[in-house]
Amino acid sequence: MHPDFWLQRWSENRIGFHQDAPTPLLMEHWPGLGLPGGTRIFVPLAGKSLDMLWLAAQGYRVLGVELSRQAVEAFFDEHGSTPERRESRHGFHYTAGPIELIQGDAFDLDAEALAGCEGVFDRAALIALPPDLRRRYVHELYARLPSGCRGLLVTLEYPPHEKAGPPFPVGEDEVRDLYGRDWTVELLERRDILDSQPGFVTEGVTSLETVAYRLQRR
Ligand SMILES: C[S@@+](CC[C@H](N)C(=O)[O-])C[C@H]1O[C@@H](n2cnc3c(N)ncnc32)[C@H](O)[C@@H]1O
Repeated sequence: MHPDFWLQRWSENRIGFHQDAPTPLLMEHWPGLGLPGGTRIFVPLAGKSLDMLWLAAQGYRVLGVELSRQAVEAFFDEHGSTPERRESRHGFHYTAGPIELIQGDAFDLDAEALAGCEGVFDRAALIALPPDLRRRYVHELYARLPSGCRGLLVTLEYPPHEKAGPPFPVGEDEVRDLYGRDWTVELLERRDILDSQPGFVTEGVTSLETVAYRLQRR
């Protein structure tokens, strides 16, 4: 999937994936991970997600990565903070308080960039990618997170023939296949959300579930 696809979505404000509140499964299951305050949490394909603000409010440091400059600048503008900006080989780093957002390609982040991330939160990131990129994403990007890293992965499941992605449906078998080599995977909760997603219903989707997994790097 070409970066222009996402940059165009942002420039046309076609960001139906953006939520105006933190992800309910994050608020419910994050405390169970037992990660101490101050831990650095990696948020891949971050958009301008309020999940980053929620994590910061719980006392964590956040490292997000996002392709779109528009998304990154909107995140800080909309929350009244003025970030410092610097450039590195990974992209442009915007930092305000405990939140650092790198405007750049997630696949360009190396192990050094992610070394301090003992936590990871993935919502609408894995499932934003088509199958071949999902494999690269887990086997290259997640592979750069340190041993012991813990996190939450939130996926969607719907009958694949009923709608074209993104978001793509990613079932439990695929999650276990992608992560099982390097991560322990525990399904925490499966929730029916069709009634709260009229856009999916309009597109002809007849069943829609969101699933939360606990991940821990071996
Ligand atoms: C479906 S959105 C989800 C955003 C966010 N996680 C949320 O929950 O609102 C996927 C985001 O990933 C960004 N993106 C896609 N490919 C990327 C890449 N290779 N590196 C960094 N960001 C990327 C897109 O610009 C888009 O904002």
